[in-house]
Amino acid sequence: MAAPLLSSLCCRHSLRHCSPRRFARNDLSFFRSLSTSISSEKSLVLSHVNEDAGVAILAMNRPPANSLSLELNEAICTSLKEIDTNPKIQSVILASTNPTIFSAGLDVTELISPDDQRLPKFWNSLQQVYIDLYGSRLAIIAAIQGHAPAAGCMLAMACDYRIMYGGGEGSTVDGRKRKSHIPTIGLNETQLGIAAPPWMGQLLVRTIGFRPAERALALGTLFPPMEALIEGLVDDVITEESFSPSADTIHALEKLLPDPIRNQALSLVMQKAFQEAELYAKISPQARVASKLVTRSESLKDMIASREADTEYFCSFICQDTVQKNLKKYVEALKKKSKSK
Ligand SMILES: CC/C=C\C/C=C\CCC/C=C/CC(=O)SCCNC(=O)CCNC(=O)[C@H](O)C(C)(C)COP(=O)(O)OP(=O)(O)OC[C@H]1O[C@@H](n2cnc3c(N)ncnc32)[C@H](O)[C@@H]1OP(=O)(O)O
Repeated sequence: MAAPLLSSLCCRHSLRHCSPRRFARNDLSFFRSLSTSISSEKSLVLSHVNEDAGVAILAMNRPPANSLSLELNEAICTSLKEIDTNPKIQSVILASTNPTIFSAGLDVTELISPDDQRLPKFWNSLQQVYIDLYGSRLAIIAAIQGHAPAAGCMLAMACDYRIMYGGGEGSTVDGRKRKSHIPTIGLNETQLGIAAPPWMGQLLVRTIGFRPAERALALGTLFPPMEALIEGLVDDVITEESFSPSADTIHALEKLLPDPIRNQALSLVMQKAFQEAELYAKISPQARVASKLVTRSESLKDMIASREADTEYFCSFICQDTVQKNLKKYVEALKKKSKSK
């Protein structure tokens, strides 16, 4: 599994094919022409490519929270691989069909009283998601409309650029009022009574720097958007105060776009993500990928080298009685909170 990674950064995806395509800013026909659809594994992921634009979208679609199960992890990798083998595609927007949750991180139910055979497979699938995203030749833009705790934050950090919804009263993405929603992002594992795995913690260190990461890891800090921006955990924060699509636009898009991402084509976060995808796609792919290699190859090599040990450690760690106890309590609290809404 590990070998293709660095080769994917270096040569596997034949940079000779890479020809960045021009694409008009805000050209929502991008979404209309997403007809080349690669939906996999019972559509746990909705993936569409637009070869003319050189841009693809990969939207996680596992209600209620896009928590990362073995199957979702595999679906992300499968879709990314499909997109990756298309030489006309340079950028991918990683998004969620859920407007308030990007990804809730690991499916914690995978961790409770786990099956011996499934647990290592599950962990391997998460490692693979990280490797495939972080080591991709593609420029991956995270469109973070909603919460991104723990491994949800990892997904975002493994991308090339992160755009987060800034929250606010009465967002009207789909023309209807909705409750104020302020997403948060961070590695909150200590709040579950567990620690982030070393490669995930190191990813935070590389993203926001040593001291802020040390503190955030210890406290399990979940950052609201502006704080995440200040820390450098996200690159851009978008509010929708000035965003009010016309009824005509909404109508046109309703005709054009498949559920469940239709509304998201109108969101400013998605539009910004598209602009960023376009920006990356204009850079010489060889130069862009070479620069990615400079910053990412060493840590990827280290992670791959310690992959088996990481899996062994994870499995034995998760099976400890105290860890199981903490996790059970955590899930009970989560369910209770959800029921009390
Ligand atoms: C040195 C040590 C070395 C190594 C250690 C080794 C290994 C340890 C590694 C462990 C790594 C962990 C990484 C992780 O990702 S752990 C998962 C962390 N995730 C969370 O803590 C998020 C939990 N969820 C929430 O906080 C909220 O749900 C969220 C803010 C995302 C959204 O809130 P909202 O109010 O909008 O929704 P809810 O009503 O809370 O949830 C809706 C339903 O979704 C279910 N749900 C939510 N999160 C999860 C999840 N992570 N897994 C499974 N299910 C989840 C929730 O229960 C609700 O479902 P119902 O109860 O309505 O059916």
